[in-house]
Amino acid sequence: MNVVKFGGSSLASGSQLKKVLQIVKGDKARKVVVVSAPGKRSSDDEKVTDLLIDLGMKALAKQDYQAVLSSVIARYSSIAEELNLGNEIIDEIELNLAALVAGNKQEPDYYLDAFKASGEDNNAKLVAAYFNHEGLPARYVNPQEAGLIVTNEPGNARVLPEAYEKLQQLRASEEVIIFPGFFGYTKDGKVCTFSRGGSDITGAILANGTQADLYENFTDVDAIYVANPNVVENPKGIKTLTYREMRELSYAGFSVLHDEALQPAFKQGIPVQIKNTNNPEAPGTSIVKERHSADQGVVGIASSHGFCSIYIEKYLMNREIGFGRRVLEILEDQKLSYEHMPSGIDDLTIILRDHQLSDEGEAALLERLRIELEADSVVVERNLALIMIVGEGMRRKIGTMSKAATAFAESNINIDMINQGASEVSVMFGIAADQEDKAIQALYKAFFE
Ligand SMILES: Nc1ncnc2c1ncn2[C@@H]1O[C@H](COP(=O)(O)OP(=O)(O)O)[C@@H](O)[C@H]1O
Ligand SMILES: N[C@@H](CC(=O)OP(=O)(O)O)C(=O)O
Repeated sequence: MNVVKFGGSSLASGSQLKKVLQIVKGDKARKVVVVSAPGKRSSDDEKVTDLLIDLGMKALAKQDYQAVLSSVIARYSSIAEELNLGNEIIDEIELNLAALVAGNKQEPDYYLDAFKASGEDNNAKLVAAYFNHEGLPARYVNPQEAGLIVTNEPGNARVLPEAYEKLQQLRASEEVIIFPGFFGYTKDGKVCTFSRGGSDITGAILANGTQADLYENFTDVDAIYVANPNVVENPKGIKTLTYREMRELSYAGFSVLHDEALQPAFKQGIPVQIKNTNNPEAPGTSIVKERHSADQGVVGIASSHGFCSIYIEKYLMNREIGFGRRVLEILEDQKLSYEHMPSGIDDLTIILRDHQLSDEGEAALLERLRIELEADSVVVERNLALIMIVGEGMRRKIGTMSKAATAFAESNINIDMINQGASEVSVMFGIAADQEDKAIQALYKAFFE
């Protein structure tokens, strides 16, 4: 049995839904279908999730929301019309949105999450109606009914372990199950969404819970490419990746699969297959436990921006017991999570996501680091990009670092920071954010051309 997830690009219009139906019909193993909200029909279009966030914010702020509400309804109406579905489903969606607007505004984060989740929830109902209309017996399943319970973290929920056992019951369904992605319910019955792009996570949770043979993730590219196709022209496709490689690559910027969607599949050893809804014949990319082409060094190059670094220097830091703990305590007190912490003898650097640190927050943090740690110097650098080269085979390959360093040097890019993870699956470079694309192109040329 397969769990199949379709992303927003695969569900953006009626013609896309026709392809989805053919794909589901094409293999009887495709029993559980996870859907996203309608995505962009073209590059200048808007995702329904973004419209819903706008709608929720306006309703919360008691601003005029009629225009954006109409845009949301228009997206579903145009799909329903293209598929000759009649008005019933659109009436249901209109009622649902009206109920959301009138919902409890006491807890704004939960109020907004209910809007965000409705994008997938209403779409799942629409897809189920369409499949039945076309003679394929299908059933919408609500995540609460299925037992998909999550933590109380609006916009950033995590699945609770006890969910998996309950989800097993989905295997027994006679009909194809249409399951909305992106959210679950807390123990006290509130809707809570995963982080953005989180329908991939729902797919992986369901694959784990139902002990599926395969998790197929349908998107709009023929494969995962070795570098972002929006940055490198015609990059090479990847046939097979390991879970660890994909986890590193998606963390570092391969937005094609959410980085939290690997763990649930990995725990059950369920292979993940990335496929193209617009070209289902293309083999796509497999993500599995082990890859046998061991001679391959770097398998992919990813990047993301929006980071800052805090450099702390103190003579004899290496001999000071508890120094690292005190740094981390200050971060915890200031409610900051950190991403990486490369260190030297007398210095260490903390890499954080930039958005966490307001100007006032920065000043408070620096003062505490300087005074409480008696540091010789504390320096913040904003607008950093992190570039990551990834590959399990790198640890056996000589010369990878020198090749990367040469590529940076030849493109006149200064490396601010290098961090090699202990696992040697990846090496990370910190550079100025405005050099990000140039760096990816240079590394692509060095490793793949
Ligand atoms: N290395 C990569 N390989 C393939 N696609 C990538 C890569 N890096 C970024 N992407 C982007 O990811 C997109 C697919 O992800 P996403 O937009 O979330 O799809 P969906 O709508 O199916 O959820 C691609 O269209 C591509 O622009
Ligand atoms: N619709 C949600 C969840 C999601 O996974 O969407 P997509 O499959 O289009 O990336 C979002 O935009 O974040």
